[in-house]
Amino acid sequence: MPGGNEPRSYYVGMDVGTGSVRAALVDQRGTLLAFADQPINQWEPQFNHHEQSSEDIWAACCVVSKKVVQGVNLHQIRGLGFDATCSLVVLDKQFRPLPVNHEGDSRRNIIMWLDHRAVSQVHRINETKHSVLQYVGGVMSVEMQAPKLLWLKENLRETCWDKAGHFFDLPDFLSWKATGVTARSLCSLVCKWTYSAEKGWDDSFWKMVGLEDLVTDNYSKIGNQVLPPGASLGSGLTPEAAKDLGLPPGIAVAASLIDAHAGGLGVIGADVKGHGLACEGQPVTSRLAVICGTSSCHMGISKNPIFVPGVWGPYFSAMVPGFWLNEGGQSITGKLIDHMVQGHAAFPELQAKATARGQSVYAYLNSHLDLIKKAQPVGFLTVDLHVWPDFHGNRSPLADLTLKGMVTGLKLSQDLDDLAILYLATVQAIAFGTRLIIEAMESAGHSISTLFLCGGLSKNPLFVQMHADITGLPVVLSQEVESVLVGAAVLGACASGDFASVQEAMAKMSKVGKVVFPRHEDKRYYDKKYQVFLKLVEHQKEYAAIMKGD
Ligand SMILES: Nc1ncnc2c1ncn2[C@@H]1O[C@H](COP(=O)(O)OP(=O)(O)O)[C@@H](O)[C@H]1O
Ligand SMILES: O=C(CO)[C@H](O)[C@H](O)COP(=O)(O)O
Repeated sequence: MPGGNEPRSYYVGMDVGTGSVRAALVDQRGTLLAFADQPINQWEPQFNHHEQSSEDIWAACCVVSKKVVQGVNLHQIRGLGFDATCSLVVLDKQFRPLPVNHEGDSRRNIIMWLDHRAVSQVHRINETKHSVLQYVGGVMSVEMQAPKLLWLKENLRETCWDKAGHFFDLPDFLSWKATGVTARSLCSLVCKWTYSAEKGWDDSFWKMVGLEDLVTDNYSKIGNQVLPPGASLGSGLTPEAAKDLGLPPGIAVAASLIDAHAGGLGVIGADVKGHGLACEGQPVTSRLAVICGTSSCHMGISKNPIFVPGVWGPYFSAMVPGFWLNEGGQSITGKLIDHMVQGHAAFPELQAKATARGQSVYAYLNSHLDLIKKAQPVGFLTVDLHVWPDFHGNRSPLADLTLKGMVTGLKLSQDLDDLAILYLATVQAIAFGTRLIIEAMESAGHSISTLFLCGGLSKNPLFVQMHADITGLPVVLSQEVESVLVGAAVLGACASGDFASVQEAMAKMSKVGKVVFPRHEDKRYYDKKYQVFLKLVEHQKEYAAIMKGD
């Protein structure tokens, strides 16, 4: 609960991640005064189908919102901002949930961002070579909305497609639910729906891919009113939503952001003076925000559009107004680490030992690695164990959803040492993936000197140090660990009118906490491991070609 005598303005930030909903009460300096989280349901009815429920997510938003404002003078709450994963929410003409599954379960009305059911649809979309594809790195991802819409039309015509009245990106669903305003955020439409900030919708694209029905009703189902993130929506929070969320009716509600973009706003504008960072004397375009949760997203901005093959964008004003955004990404990172650790034979032993020590399994593994490394740097434990991390395809920069994971260097052991080293090799592989994305961005014209990390994985010191060592760049961590929520609160603060612009709010509300520098003495070792890393994918492609041949 806030204290002190100074009158303060508060904003509520709400972050809907893949695994949970988080809320925070944040003041105008970006300080978090209260935090709450609540897990959300996910269904995987078949391989590569991932679904959620918009009612379940809204209910979780209500729980966390009520928690963070407990005991607070509600008159001091001035704005509310949402961010969420870019999942597809489907509602009928009366705004009721529609099933996105063959079972007809209308509770499950969200196709999640990581759902890969629309493989055939995205192939056909990419075969059109339509000019909008230039603005998604040259290749549309199966994780974007157009292939998912086409899948619904081709597979659930009667139960879903013909009845649908509204297709929302999850961040826009939440702002609609709070205000009754169906306007979409420029962020979601530009990044996931092929909308152009300058030219609007391109009718020829939708007609060419077989979704002409969306054009004929003037795009009302997917959005024909578009607002910049942070703009105030309608008359603010409706009385009904205010009751649900435990917030005052009428407070400003902002046009929202995708979660990675909120993380970007929460970290990228911080004042870095006095930390010995190269980016202190450089423009903000030298900073790369890396938001690491279930997936990792690499957000780089530029004054002019930069076309990076295999990296999404360039998107104008989709994150920081007036700047172009390129978004590199790894579809699974936190989820991959969890998968490798939880699937290992020694996981029950790890869990028991971590619980006995009152630690998370990751804190336990990190200290176990410190024990077994002896005199050498911890990263050197993987000299003969290498991982290629694309267990769910490659989002960037290879943009190849057929790629699979690889591990080389396995032994006939399944003990805790073995698990810890496999975990380390997985963390390193994710950092090598980031290095590959940065190299692609730099060869296209970006110049990046500093990483700003946030998201759940940034709480893992090993993950952070490996990103510094393997990219050779310093990593800035924010003062507030929950920086994505600071980004959501920046939106609420802008909508309230307390700040004149997103830039002003993010500069005042994001703050540097800690800087982790790379261990340059280990560079030669990581350069060699990177060479092996690149060989892994080359070999994987060779194997595929051999198996395809006669
Ligand atoms: N304290 C921690 N130490 C290590 N890993 C963590 C910690 N907290 C969260 N994680 C990892 O971060 C990932 C989830 O991050 P989060 O930002 O909550 O995801 P999302 O936004 O996708 O729901 C998980 O894979 C989890 O294992
Ligand atoms: O595509 C994305 C952003 O454009 C994200 O990967 C997606 O929204 C999921 O985020 P998270 O890993 O934080 O749950």
